Amino acid sequence: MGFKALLTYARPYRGSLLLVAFLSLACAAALLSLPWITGQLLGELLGAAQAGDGSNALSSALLLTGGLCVLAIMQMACAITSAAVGTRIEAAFKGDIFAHVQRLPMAYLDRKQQGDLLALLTSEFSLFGILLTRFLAATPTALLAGIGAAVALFQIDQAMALLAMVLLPMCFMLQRLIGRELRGLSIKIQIAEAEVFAAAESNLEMLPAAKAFASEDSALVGYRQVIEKLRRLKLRRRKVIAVLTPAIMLIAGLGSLFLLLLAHQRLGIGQANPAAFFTFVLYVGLLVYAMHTSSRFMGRVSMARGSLERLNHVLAKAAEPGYAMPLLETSCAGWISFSNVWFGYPGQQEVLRGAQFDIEAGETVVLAGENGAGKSTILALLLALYQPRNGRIKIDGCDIAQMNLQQLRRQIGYVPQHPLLQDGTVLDNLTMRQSGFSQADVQRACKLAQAHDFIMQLPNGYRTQIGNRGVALSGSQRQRLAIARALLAEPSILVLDEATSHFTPEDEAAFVEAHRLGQIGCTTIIVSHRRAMLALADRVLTIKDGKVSEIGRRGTMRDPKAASATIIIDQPG
Ligand SMILES: Nc1ncnc2c1ncn2[C@@H]1O[C@H](COP(=O)(O)OP(=O)(O)OP(=O)(O)O)[C@@H](O)[C@H]1O
Repeated sequence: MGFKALLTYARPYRGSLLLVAFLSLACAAALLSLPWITGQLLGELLGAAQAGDGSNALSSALLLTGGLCVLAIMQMACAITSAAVGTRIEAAFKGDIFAHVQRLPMAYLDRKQQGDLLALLTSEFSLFGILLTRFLAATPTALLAGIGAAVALFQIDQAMALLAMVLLPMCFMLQRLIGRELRGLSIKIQIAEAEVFAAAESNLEMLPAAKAFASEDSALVGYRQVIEKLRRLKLRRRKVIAVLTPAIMLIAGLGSLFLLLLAHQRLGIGQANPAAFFTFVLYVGLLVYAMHTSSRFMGRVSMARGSLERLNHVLAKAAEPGYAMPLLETSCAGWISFSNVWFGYPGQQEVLRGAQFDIEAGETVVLAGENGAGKSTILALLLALYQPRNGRIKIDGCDIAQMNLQQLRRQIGYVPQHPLLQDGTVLDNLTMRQSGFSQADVQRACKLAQAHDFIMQLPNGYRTQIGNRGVALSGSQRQRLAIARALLAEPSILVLDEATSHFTPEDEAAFVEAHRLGQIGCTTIIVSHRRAMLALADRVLTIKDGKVSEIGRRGTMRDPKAASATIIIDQPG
């Protein structure tokens, strides 16, 4: 994707862009007329001083005043219109990039530093913003005015115009050489800023742990290192600017003085048409302005190109193909089958080596196994967060690789080991800010998850703010909220990954009872080491050496962690 692709975002705003183009043209015409009118005015003032008649000068002065007013109004209109278009394009582009990031495979996101992505989506993006809003209006006007000024200069005095056209670009070429050096530095600065962003984000996230382990100082050392790197780069850029800018100004100043003296000699006040001298000088000024604006624009473009390259890197990564799969019109019963599934995380050995099992619709199965055996991995594969290297995973006989990802995931109520909650109210977290849930639905799900009572005790009940990532809640409250959220969506498959580890025995017993009575009537996969949860199982599957085997059925199961075949499950009731 390049700048051309950005143009596709401009398409819906063709009308406004045409207006910007028209206003730019009009501004350029007004800008071009001003040196001519001013030159005439100065020439007439000079003539009037000699002849004692100022009537011509008065009309030129009025014309100049009118021209300045018209130019100011058109510049305002042009800047506001282009800013309105630019900010919209920027917002649409930003939104689309975030949408793309959301759809990237977990295998890619796992390896990508979050801070990098954040910096790319925020601070680096501001470069595009500046390009689109500030330069969208100014550059075409300056370019058109510059071309017009060059033509006007040639009409006044060809030899002088030729000299100006040689001298001025030389100054700007010098500026561009420096610009190249500065751009290299600017790109390094952007990368360093992204590192500072990433370090700040990670340190803030780890702050509670850093406090608990009294390791704030070592976190600070790491942070200071990245800001020191950024400081040095910024200082280098300042030094380049500090030394070279005055040098260029000196060269440009001397060149302009030479041009001015020469112009004065050929077109100056003592000559037949003194207005030509003033007009010439003012058109040179306009040309300098046009070159300056265009070269700043080019500088911005090449800086933005650096960000675009990094953006391209992210955009080039293909989204999970399942998002584009068609929606199926069947309802899901919840029969799950893994056949000969092989899987390993990128760059790692296989966790699953030919895993094979079936879970019937409506069945409750506990997944057991040593730590790191691959229990959570099986759940992640079922949610299609990762793709198996080999084998098939089917739901109701349909390969999940062929299913629409969002449709698939909506069928599954997933409660992870560490529930993710967002800053907002209890209700926001239950509904994930989606509409269509009645109060009765919400309360029923919360009652099943043993969450309703504690929610009602919160200061504002379901409208209580729970803070960043649910900091205002206890571990068990967060888990209960996460289970309620999963149940509210009425999934066909409920996946509980150590989801009740913080529950009190009473709450867990109440949850188990609700499940046992069939109030939670869906296929359920439970990863848990807790006996109460084991009591729910119709079957226990265990994972060992990447393979899955059944170790017991209801009433005849043994403790999956124990070597002996002790029967531990006495079915209540
Ligand atoms: N995102 C990941 N990237 C790389 N490796 C991973 C990732 N997630 C898990 N692993 C590795 O895969 C293996 C299986 O992990 P998994 O979390 O599935 O085990 P588990 O049986 O759920 O363990 P536990 O009982 O400790 O929760 C482990 O060796 C783990 O280190």
